[in-house]
Amino acid sequence: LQKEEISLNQRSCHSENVDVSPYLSTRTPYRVIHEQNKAKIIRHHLPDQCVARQIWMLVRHGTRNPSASVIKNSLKSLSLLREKIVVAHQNGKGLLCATEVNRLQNWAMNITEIDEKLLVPEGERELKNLGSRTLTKYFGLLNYDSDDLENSEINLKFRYTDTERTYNSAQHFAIGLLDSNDTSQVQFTKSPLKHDPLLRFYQSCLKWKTEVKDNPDGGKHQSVAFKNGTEYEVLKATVTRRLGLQDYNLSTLDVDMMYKTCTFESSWSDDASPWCAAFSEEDLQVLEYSSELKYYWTDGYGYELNYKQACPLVQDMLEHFKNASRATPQPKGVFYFTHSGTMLKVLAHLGLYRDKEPLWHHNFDHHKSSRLWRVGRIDSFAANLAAVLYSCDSTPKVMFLHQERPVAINGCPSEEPFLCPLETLEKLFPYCNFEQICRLPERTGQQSR
Ligand SMILES: O=C(O)[C@@H](COP(=O)(O)O)OP(=O)(O)O
Repeated sequence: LQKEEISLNQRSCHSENVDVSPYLSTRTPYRVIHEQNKAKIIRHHLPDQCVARQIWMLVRHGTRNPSASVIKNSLKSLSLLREKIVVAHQNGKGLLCATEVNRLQNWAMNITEIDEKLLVPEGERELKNLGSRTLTKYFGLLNYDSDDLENSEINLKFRYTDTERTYNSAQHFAIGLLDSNDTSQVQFTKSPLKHDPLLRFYQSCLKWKTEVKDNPDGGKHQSVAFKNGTEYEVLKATVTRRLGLQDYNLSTLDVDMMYKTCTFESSWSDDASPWCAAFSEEDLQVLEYSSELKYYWTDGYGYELNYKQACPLVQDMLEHFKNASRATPQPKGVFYFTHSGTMLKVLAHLGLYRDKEPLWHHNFDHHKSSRLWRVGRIDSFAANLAAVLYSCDSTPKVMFLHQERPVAINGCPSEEPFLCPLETLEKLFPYCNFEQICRLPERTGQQSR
C-alpha cells in the first residue's frame, strides 16, 4: 500500500502543461484576446487628411456566470462524479496527480441558479478597460476634455438589451470611456427590451427560429452528429481512463458539464478550473470543435438565413454614417451592448472569417488547426466590432476594427488600414427587408401553428 501511495503522490500533474485558454469557445475572457493583440504590433497609420467623425460599436457583454441549467447540472452531476474520481484515485486508478484530485475535492462553484448569467468582476474589468482604450484611440473624435466635463460636447448614445449583463457592461464601458464614475453625459436606453428588434433581431425572425434554431435537423444537427462520432468516442475513453472511471459509463452530459465548468471557471480568473484536469489538449480541441459546430450552423455560415437577417444592424450603422456625413448634429459615438448570437451573425453578414470549406461533423481533421471561424477568438466575452467614420479630403470612409484590429471587408480596399469609401459600403450592403427575409413560407407557417 505504501508503495502505491508513493507512486500516487509522485504522479506528474499533466494539467500543469496544458494551456486551456485557446479552447474556451464563447467563454473565452477578453484578456486572452488582448494578450494576443499586444503580442503583435498593431499598425494602422491613417492618411493625414483623414479626420474621425463618428464611431459605431457593437459589443458583446463581458465575462458572465453560466446559465441556470448549467449551474444546476454542474452542481448535481459533477458533485457525484467528483466522489467517484476521488475513490478511484484512492484505489490507485486514473492518471490524475494528488494535487489535481485535491483541487477537485475542494471544488465548490459558490453560485446558485439565482446568479445565472450575471456579469462577474472580470467582465466589469473587461468593459471598463475596453472603454478606456476606446477613449485613448479616439480621443480627438470624442472631443473629451477631462478638465471641463460640464461643458464637454460629447454626445454618446448607449443601447443595451434588457439583461443585467449588457446593462452592467454598458455602465462599465461608459466609466472607462469617460474616465469617470459620473456617466451623466451618456444617453442610455430609456426602455431596454429583452428581444430588442435591433440588438437581438433574430428573436423576431420566425423563419430562423423554425428552420434553424428549433429544428432538430437544423442548427444543432452537425454538433449532435459530431458528438455521436468517432472523435467523441475516443475522447470519452481517454477521459474515462484519465479519471479512473472504468466502472462508470461516462455520459455525453457528464463530459459537457465538465467542459462547460472548466471553461466558465477558467474565464473568471487566471486560475484554471480543477475540471480542466480531465482533458488533454487533444480532448480540448475536440470539445471546442463540437461547440464551434453549433455556432457555425446556428449563427454563422451554415445557413444563409443566419447572417442574412443581420441587415438591420448593418443598415443602422450606414444610416448613422450617412447622417453624420451630412454634418447635421449627430452622436459622436453609438455603442450597442448585446449577445453572442448578434456578434456572430453580424460578422458573417460582413463576410468575415469565412472558411472555404464549411465546418462539418466529418471534417474535424481538416479544420483542427487553421480554421478562420473560431468563436473563442471572434466571439469571446467583450468581443467588439467598431466601425469608425472618417472624412478623408471630404470623402467619407469607414474603417472596421474587430477585437480592436483593423479588418478588411470583401469588396473594399485590401491594404491596411482597409479604409472603405462609404459609397462602396452602401453598394455592398443595400437596403434589405427583414420582414421578408424572416417570413415563413405559407405552408410551413400553417404547419407550425
Ligand atoms: O444571452 C444568452 O443567453 C446567450 C445566447 O443568447 P442569444 O444569442 O440566443 O440571444 O448569449 P450570451 O449571453 O452568451 O452572449
